[in-house]
Amino acid sequence: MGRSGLSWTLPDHPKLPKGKPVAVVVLDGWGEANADQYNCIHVAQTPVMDSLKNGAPEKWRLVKAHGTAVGLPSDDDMGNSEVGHNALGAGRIFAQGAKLVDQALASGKIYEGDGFNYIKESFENGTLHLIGLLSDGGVHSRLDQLQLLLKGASERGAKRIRVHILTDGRDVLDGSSVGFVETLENDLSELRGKGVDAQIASGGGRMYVTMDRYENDWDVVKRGWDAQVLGEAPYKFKSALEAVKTLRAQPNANDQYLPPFVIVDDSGKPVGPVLDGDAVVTINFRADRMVMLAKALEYADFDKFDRVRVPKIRYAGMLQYDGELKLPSIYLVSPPEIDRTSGEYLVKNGIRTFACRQSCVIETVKFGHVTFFWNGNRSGYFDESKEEYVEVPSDSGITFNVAPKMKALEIAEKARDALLSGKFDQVRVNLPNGDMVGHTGDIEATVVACKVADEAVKIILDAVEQVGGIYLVTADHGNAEDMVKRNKSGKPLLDKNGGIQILTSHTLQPVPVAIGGPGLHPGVKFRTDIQTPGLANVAATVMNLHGFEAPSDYETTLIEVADN
Ligand SMILES: O=C(O)[C@H](O)COP(=O)(O)O
Ligand SMILES: [Mn+2]
Ligand SMILES: [Mn+2]
Repeated sequence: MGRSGLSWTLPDHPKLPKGKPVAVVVLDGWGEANADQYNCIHVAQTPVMDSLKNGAPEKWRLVKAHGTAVGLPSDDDMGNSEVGHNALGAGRIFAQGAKLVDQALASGKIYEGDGFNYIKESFENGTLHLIGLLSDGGVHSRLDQLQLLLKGASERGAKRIRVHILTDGRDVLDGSSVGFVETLENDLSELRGKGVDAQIASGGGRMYVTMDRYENDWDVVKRGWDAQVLGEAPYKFKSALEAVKTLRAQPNANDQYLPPFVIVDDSGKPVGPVLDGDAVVTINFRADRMVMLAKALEYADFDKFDRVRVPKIRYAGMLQYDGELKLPSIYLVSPPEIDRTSGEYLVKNGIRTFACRQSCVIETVKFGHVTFFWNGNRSGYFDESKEEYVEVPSDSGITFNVAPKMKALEIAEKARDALLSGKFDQVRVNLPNGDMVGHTGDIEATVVACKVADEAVKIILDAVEQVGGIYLVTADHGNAEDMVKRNKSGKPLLDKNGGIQILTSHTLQPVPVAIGGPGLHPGVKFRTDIQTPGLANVAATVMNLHGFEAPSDYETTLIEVADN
C-alpha cells in the first residue's frame, strides 16, 4: 500500500502475458482526414502507416483527440500536445487548464483566491502587467479569458494596467494578430473611458519572443524580458496596432516570429516597463511555454541570462505550471491534479520506461511531451533506476520547413537500440515531424515530414519484430492531415488574393491507434462496443499489453482477447 492506502499493485491480466517489450509510438500531429491535396499524410508516401490501416477494424481504429474527450471546454476545441499526452499517459479525462480558468472566471472564484488577493496588494500604487499569448487558439491562452480578467481586475481596483502581447499565427491563422490587437485595443480604450490607465506596453511573435520551451533557447525569453520588464526592444512604436501592421509588412513577416517591440509615449519613453511594486500575471494556462519566463520572474538565483534589473514584484501565474517545482508559487487558478498516471503505475510494477524524445531548437522541443505531459505535468523521474529519458538534440536556429526530416531517424534508431538492448519493457517515442513542420504551413515540407515519420515508424517496428515485441502506434492530435482552412461544408477557403488560407494549427480530426507485433497474443483485437473512445482509452490498453489490468477508474481498454 502506498500513501493514503493506495495500492500501486496492478492486477494481472487474466489472459495476456507479461514480459513482452512494448513500443509506444506517438506521431505528433497525425490525424485522419479525407484524402485530398491538402492532406500531407495522404500525399506523402507512407507505406508503413498505410499497411497498419489495413489491419482495421481489429488492429487499427480511430479515437477522438480533441474537445471534451481530452478535457477541453467544448468539441470546437482542437487537440494539442499537452492535453493529448496527458490523456494518453493518465488514462482518465481531467478538466484541463482552459476549462478550469473558464470556470473560475464564470463563478468569480478567481477573484477570491490567494493568488488574486496577493497581486491585488499592488493595485493601489503599482501597475498590473498581463503577459501572454494573444489569440483565441485555446491551446495556451484565450483572448476572452484575458478580456474577462482585464474587466474583473479593473473592477477590483487595478488602476494602471499594461498588457504585453505575444502574437500567435500558430494555433490560429497567420495574419490574425492584427484583428486580435484591434479587439484588445478597443477593450483597453473602453477601460480608459472608465478612468483606468490601460495600454499595450510591448509585444513580439511567440516563437521569437518569450514562448520557448524545455530550456531550448534562453535568448527567446531574454528578448521578451528586455521588452516586457526593461522596456527595451529594437522596434519602438506609438501603438501596438501600428507595430503589428508595420512589422507584418516586412518581407517574409509572420505572426509567430514578429520581432520584439515596445510602445513608447510622445517623449519616446516606454509606457510599461515592470517596476518595483508592480504585479505581474502570466496569462497562459498551458505550462510548457511559460515555465522559462516563470523562472526568470520568480527565481532569486537565476543564471540563464543577465536580467540586468530584477524588479521586486508580486508575480502570479494563471495556473501553477510545474507541480514538482511548485512554479510559480503563487497562481490564480489551481491546475488539474493529474495523479496515478500509467507511467507511475508501470514503474511501481517493475516496468522500465525509455522515453526517447527529440529536443527541437528555435521552438518546440517536445522533450516533455512523453515525459512531463505523459506523467501528468510532472518533471523528473518517478524512479531513476527504472527510467531513462533520452533527448536527441535538434537542429537549431531554423524553422523546420527547411529541415523537415528533423531528427526522426535518429530518434527511431535510438528507440531501436533501446528495444534491441533488452533493457526496457516499454520504449516510448514521440515523432514530431507532422506537427512541427505542419505548424510552418509549408505543404511541400510537411509532405517530406510525413514520409520520414513513416520511415522512422518502420525502423521501430522492424526492431519490435526482431525482439518478438508488441507495438502501439498512435498520435496526440491532428495537424499534417489538413493544411487548409475550410468552410463548414469542408471546402478550402480562399484569401482576398485567391490563394488558399493555409492552416498552421492543429485540427479537430480523430487519430489512429494501431496494435501489432509478434508478441501480441493472437486473440487480441479492438473491441467494437465502445462507441466514441478517445486518447484516454490508450493507457489501459497499454497496461493490458504489458500483462496488467488497468485501475478500475481508468477509461476502459480498447482491446479484448478472444479465446482461440
Ligand atoms: O506550442 C505549440 O507549438 C503549439 O501552440 C501547439 O503545439 P503542440 O500542442 O503540438 O505542442
Ligand atoms: Mn502535439
Ligand atoms: Mn503542435
